[in-house]
Amino acid sequence: METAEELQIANYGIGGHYDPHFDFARKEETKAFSDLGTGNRIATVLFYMTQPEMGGGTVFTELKTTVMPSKNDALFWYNLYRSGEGDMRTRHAACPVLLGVKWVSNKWIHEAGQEFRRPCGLKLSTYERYVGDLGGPEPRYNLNLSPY
Ligand SMILES: O=C(O)CCC(=O)C(=O)O
Ligand SMILES: [Fe+2]
Repeated sequence: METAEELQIANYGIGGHYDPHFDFARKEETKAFSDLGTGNRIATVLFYMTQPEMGGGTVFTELKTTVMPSKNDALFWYNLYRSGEGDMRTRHAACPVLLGVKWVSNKWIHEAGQEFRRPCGLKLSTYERYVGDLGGPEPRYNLNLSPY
């Protein structure tokens, strides 16, 4: 995966959290990854290296979905639509750890090099649903709205 960033490792102690954010660079942040020259972050892989005893979920604020860390599991999602437009449904945060410790690592995959694996699409109907194409409602035409 030549265009992925270096693995990022994070450790959260009690109360450790990460405020809601997007992993992709928004239009106003065009310079964010320009030095890399590999485009925006098309996808995120989040590896859960430990399982805290309480708390520490990854919450998708727009989807109203929380994934609880489970050791040795990984969570994958696309940050961008096939058009390259940022998918606002991917807004997420790390909830505070209440008991135990949480270790995660992330691999951020960039657009360059994925052209044949995930070709761009110009029509909304060719947009994938959230996290690949696993079922669930079609995205709404207003890309900023959660389909749920
Ligand atoms: O720790 C988590 O659950 C999420 C981490 C995250 O969103 C990030 O590192 O970008
Ligand atoms: Fe993130």
